[in-house]
Amino acid sequence: MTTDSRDNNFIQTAEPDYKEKSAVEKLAEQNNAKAPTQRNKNFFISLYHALKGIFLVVIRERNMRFHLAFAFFVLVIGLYLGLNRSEWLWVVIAVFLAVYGEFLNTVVEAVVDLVVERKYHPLAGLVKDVSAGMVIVAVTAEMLILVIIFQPHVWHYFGIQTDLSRFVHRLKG
Ligand SMILES: Nc1ncnc2c1ncn2[C@@H]1O[C@H](COP(=O)(O)OP(=O)(O)OP(=O)(O)O)[C@@H](O)[C@H]1O
Repeated sequence: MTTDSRDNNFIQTAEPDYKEKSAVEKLAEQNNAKAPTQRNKNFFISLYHALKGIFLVVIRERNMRFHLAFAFFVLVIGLYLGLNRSEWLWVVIAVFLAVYGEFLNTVVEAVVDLVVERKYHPLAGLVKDVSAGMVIVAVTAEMLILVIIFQPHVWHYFGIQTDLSRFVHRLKG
């Protein structure tokens, strides 16, 4: 049986006798760390890594600490003004929207840095800018929701009646 030499070439290219290192392995090597080569063995190890992820974002990202401080402030004011159940629901959605946006932004920044290895690339800049824009959109939505929810309470607290507060009360039915 004759063998086509092109087939042999193809086989050699398709099955190289060395294994290319993944980006994670290269980074681990640079940092003298152990690369994760296995999946999490059970639910509690997965949970541990997920909680570590939350902890790292809070430690690394100043903006995340700002979001959390703001969320605490909103919680205190909400308790003081006595929001009702459905108002709390909106507040929770609003606050988590911004926090979630910051998580995504952190992931995008880390992945971009990993891919370009912190070198300049116009696309890296574009991706980071768009990602930062996403956080601004999320924070804008948070602010709009909070203003709509808190405005009548704050106005009532200061004894102010405006068209806007009547309009919001009408919206609430
Ligand atoms: N590798 C890169 N190539 C080109 N431009 C970059 C690169 N990395 C960052 N930039 C530019 O610098 C800006 C700041 O990037 P950086 O990674 O410092 O984000 P950051 O200041 O931590 O953002 P944030 O405040 O949202 O956490 C980006 O929005 C982008 O315009």
